[in-house]
Amino acid sequence: MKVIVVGGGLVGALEAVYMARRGHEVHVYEGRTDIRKEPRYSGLSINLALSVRGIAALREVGVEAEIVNAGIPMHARMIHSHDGQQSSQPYGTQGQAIRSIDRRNLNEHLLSAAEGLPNVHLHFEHKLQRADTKSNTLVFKTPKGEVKATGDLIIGCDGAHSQVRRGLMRSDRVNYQQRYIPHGYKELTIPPGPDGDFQIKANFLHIWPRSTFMMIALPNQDKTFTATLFMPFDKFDSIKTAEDVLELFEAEFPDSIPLIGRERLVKDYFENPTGTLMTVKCDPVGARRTILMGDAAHAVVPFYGQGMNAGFEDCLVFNNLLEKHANDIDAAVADYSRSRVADVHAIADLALYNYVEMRDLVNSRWFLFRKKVDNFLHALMPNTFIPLYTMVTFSQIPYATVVARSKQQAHTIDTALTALAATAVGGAALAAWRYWRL
Ligand SMILES: Cc1cc2nc3c(=O)[nH]c(=O)nc-3n(C[C@H](O)[C@H](O)[C@H](O)COP(=O)(O)OP(=O)(O)OC[C@H]3O[C@@H](n4cnc5c(N)ncnc54)[C@H](O)[C@@H]3O)c2cc1C
Ligand SMILES: NC(=O)C1=CN([C@@H]2O[C@H](COP(=O)(O)OP(=O)(O)OC[C@H]3O[C@@H](n4cnc5c(N)ncnc54)[C@H](OP(=O)(O)O)[C@@H]3O)[C@@H](O)[C@H]2O)C=CC1
Ligand SMILES: Nc1ccccc1C(=O)C[C@H](N)C(=O)O
Repeated sequence: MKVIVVGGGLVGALEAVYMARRGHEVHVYEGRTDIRKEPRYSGLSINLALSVRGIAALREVGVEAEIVNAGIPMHARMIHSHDGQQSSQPYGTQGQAIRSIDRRNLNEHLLSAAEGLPNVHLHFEHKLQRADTKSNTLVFKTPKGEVKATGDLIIGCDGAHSQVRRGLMRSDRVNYQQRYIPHGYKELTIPPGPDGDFQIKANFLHIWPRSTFMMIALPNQDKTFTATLFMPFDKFDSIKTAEDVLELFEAEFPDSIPLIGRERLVKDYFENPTGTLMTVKCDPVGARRTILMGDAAHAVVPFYGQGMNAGFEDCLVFNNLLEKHANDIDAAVADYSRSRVADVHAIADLALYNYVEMRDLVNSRWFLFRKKVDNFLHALMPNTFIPLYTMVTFSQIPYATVVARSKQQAHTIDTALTALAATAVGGAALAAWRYWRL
């Protein structure tokens, strides 16, 4: 069977490996040039948090070891308060960590893994213009003019602005929703210190939570940190001069100024673009002989660190469905197109929630108390009670099940805590009444 993968980003390159290992002839069409030959690559973010779902999908096709080993484990959030105090909040139990991975290395590694298979053909500078999902015909723009291609199965891995998805929407009644959030992001760099080492602790995801906005920083192999400032566009728009930048940082992130350096901060702030953030939902995520994977199927805001992980999981899920349906492509496509929807919609909503948790709730005493209760119950009943963050990040429980289970758990705890509080108040009232009667 001839499989066409549109997009040679993270998910497209991995999916090419999956389909080639099943013995198919795979053609990957990527709009950009081969990043392995480029001195610089302007991508979405410099590093990414890889966790259990992504690792499981990489492991299934034997490419995880090198990638995971190159990642820097982050065991906990490190919260930076206004006065420069730092306090850590672990992600899970001992030994559980998310990993900071270099996006470019990861993409290069996956492209090389795909290219290393004899039945994979990579076509760079082939930008999809139109997809006819009725006839499985694709038209690409290349430096040498238009090129047509047809395949038995088309897999759209062409990112948040997918053209394959556009074709599906036109011909196959695919529902589609795109929603920008009013916040954008800007990447900045914390260089290594004079001793060549990290300036802040490496094995943490650093967060400067400021209620309505935040800055985070993830470590890189070269001892730098990539800091990302997430803020409402109104606030970005109000910053026009070097003085405005420094004023913002002095007021909100004073401890980061000596880390980044005043000059570098102003330069990076004005040179680096302000990225947009959005959620894309579609239903179904495929039809006939075309499916969507990764951001093409479900662009999610980055706050749970799950976009790529969910995209890698798509590859694993489709592979399992091909097994389940004994390589019956039509049955696997139909099953994937319907059954994947609830899970990817669930992670899209969880990702929006996690922005509020990261920028605001991490400062709340009640939230920290509830985390302690969750962790206590998890230690007591590891299989029955699993905290939301653990289910999302350190398990492969389907995302929609995670949401349902978490709601049920929260309800049980809230009821128990309310009963406990009522008993305590009642007990105190009774004691007071007895005391005054004597
Ligand atoms: C700031 C930020 C931080 C993030 N952090 C994390 C994180 O920590 N962890 C995590 O799991 N996820 C994270 N994500 C999400 C992650 O970046 C995406 O989910 C992931 O890149 C999706 O991979 P993809 O291959 O589906 O799409 P992309 O990476 O966008 O790749 C799509 C590819 O298709 C190509 N393409 C596009 N259009 C065409 C066309 N018409 N013809 C041919 N080729 C085309 C593009 O050139 C590109 O190579 C983050 C996202 C952002 C914005
Ligand atoms: N979940 C999220 O919030 C995501 C956010 N983004 C944001 O997108 C930006 C960069 O993304 P990236 O994909 O690397 O790079 P590009 O912006 O270069 O886009 C890649 C492809 O999408 C096309 N494209 C871009 N914008 C639009 C649009 N509005 N409508 C239709 N097609 C479009 C481009 O076409 P052409 O070259 O012709 O312009 C190109 O083919 C960043 O701001 C990033 O934050 C991206 C993915 C997910
Ligand atoms: N990779 C990211 C990129 C942008 C914003 C957040 C993340 C996270 O990974 C957050 C982490 N999961 C957390 O909950 O602390």
